[in-house]
Amino acid sequence: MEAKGNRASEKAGRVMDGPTNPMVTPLLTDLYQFTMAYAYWKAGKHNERAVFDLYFRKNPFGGEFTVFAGLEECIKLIANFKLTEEEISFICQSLPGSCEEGFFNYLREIDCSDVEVYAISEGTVVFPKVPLLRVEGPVAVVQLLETPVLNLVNFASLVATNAARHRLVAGKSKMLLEFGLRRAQGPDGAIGASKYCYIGGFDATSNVAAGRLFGIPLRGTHSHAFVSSFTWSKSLSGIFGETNQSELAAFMSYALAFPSNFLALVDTYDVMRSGVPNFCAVALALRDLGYKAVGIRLDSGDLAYLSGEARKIFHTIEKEFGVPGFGKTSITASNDLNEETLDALNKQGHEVDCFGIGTYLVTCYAQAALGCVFKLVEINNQPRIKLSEDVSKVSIPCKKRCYRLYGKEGYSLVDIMTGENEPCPKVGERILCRHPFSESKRAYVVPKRVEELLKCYWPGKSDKVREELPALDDIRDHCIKQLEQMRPDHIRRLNPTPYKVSVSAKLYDFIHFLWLNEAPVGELQ
Ligand SMILES: Nc1ncnc2c1ncn2[C@@H]1O[C@H](COP(=O)(O)OP(=O)(O)OP(=O)(O)O)[C@@H](O)[C@H]1O
Ligand SMILES: O=P(O)(O)OC[C@H]1O[C@H](OP(=O)(O)OP(=O)(O)O)[C@H](O)[C@@H]1O
Ligand SMILES: O=C(O)c1cccnc1
Ligand SMILES: [Mg+2]
Repeated sequence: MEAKGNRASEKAGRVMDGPTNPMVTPLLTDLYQFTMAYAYWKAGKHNERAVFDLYFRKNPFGGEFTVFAGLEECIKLIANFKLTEEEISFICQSLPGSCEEGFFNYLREIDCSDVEVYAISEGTVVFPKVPLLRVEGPVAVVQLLETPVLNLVNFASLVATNAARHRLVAGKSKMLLEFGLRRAQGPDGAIGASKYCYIGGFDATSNVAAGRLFGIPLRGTHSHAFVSSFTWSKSLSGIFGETNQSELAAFMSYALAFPSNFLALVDTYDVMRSGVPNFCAVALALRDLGYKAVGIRLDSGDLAYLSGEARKIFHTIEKEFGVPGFGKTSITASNDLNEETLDALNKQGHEVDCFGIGTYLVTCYAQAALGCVFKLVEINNQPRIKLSEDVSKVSIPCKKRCYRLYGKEGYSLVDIMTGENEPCPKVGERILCRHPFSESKRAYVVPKRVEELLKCYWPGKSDKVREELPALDDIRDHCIKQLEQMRPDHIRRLNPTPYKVSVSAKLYDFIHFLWLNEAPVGELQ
């Protein structure tokens, strides 16, 4: 059992719940983090002050934007980061027998009370190279955090971005339901997908556990099994024409169970010859009893065509039976939907009001991982750089500040990183923004608004005020607003314009000075 008052959050006089998934513990890390921690300790380096940046190098899904998500879970991990005796004894068994006992005593003491975390607010639209998190603290402790924070940010941001992309194609007016639980990558993949698709702009989930954990609105219809479980032997043909009588019995039963929420899955037998007429019959009967049917769900076939045909019938009924509003009966569509099919449906024209999306959304079928990395940028106040043959993989050294500069149209123009002690960009003052690696790419900007991106979410021992973790709905609203404020060409699907990410002139010069300093000069033979 963990002793009371042990966690960094309690020491700091505030208790914060742990991560949603109890599997997220200090052991949810790669073995090499512990072996490095041992080697830092053995070298007497473990308390050296290190600064790491967490960032990604390329936007996912062929796009030019990413939605940052996963911060709340990172802070909950950090607030509760404390190894138990059982965990320490497991590490002891897992490391070579030559490891000294003193290290395990050290592990007993560590927590994140001396770690500082600066981060971009969850739900913000973010771009390559800009740190999403800057984690500063004793090098051995921060090293142990690398893998779990990457794990918590990578999928969260990927799936939130995927959801945001689906929202952008579907348009604001459509209802988007996340139906992915059965196809997601295990329980954590499913719960994470439900949470982060909501942040990315989905309206609701079918995942009951996610509804309970996060308060996400729950929605659902019914399945084919419910319809095909009814077997009705009596023939009503003549009254109901060719419709399937078992389906009619199923619809009637569902309507009796949920008279105010009657929504029927109409494609079990034949959408136009059976499902839609059966739905209309039950909906009209409900109306006579004073209830309004909600609508239908289509789960196969040509969703553009079938939604259009169903809408025509609803309009005809509105007119011919004098049922005001029946033409607006809701049409939900599902079945292997993704960005492409939504786009195709838009181009063809359709009458769908609500999309239920599962597999492609929650598994991030179009791109398996985001690829965030966690790189050392400073140790003991000395800037560090990681070089690579591939320029896109060269890290940007120094403890940095990051700003978003807005232009006169209200859109953001550029993100700029500066050294920590440089003056911050000022509204109305011209500043040179340089591409970090391409000498000729540079631009002057006179910002109309300047927003500092990295905020203090975990102050450690500093006297900085800690940003409160916002409620899920506030993160979602923030994300939706952010996307509305993006220049449209950055977020369009086809050939989007890359957003500019830059460094100050001073930081540019320093990066290239350090690069030359660290790169050995070759000798040609
Ligand atoms: N109008 C449309 N334009 C483009 N794609 C569509 C359109 N209507 C449906 N789709 C997509 O076409 C695919 C149809 O898949 P598939 O042929 O496996 O299903 P189906 O035969 O309609 O249904 P099932 O096999 O479940 O009875 C789905 O991915 C669906 O989202
Ligand atoms: O297609 P997705 O985007 O993953 O959305 C969820 C799917 O799950 C349900 O049925 P299921 O796939 O279990 O059976 P079905 O394919 O036979 O309808 C639902 O009817 C959707 O088709
Ligand atoms: O409620 C639904 O219609 C639903 C839920 C999960 C998966 N497919 C459909
Ligand atoms: Mg299916």
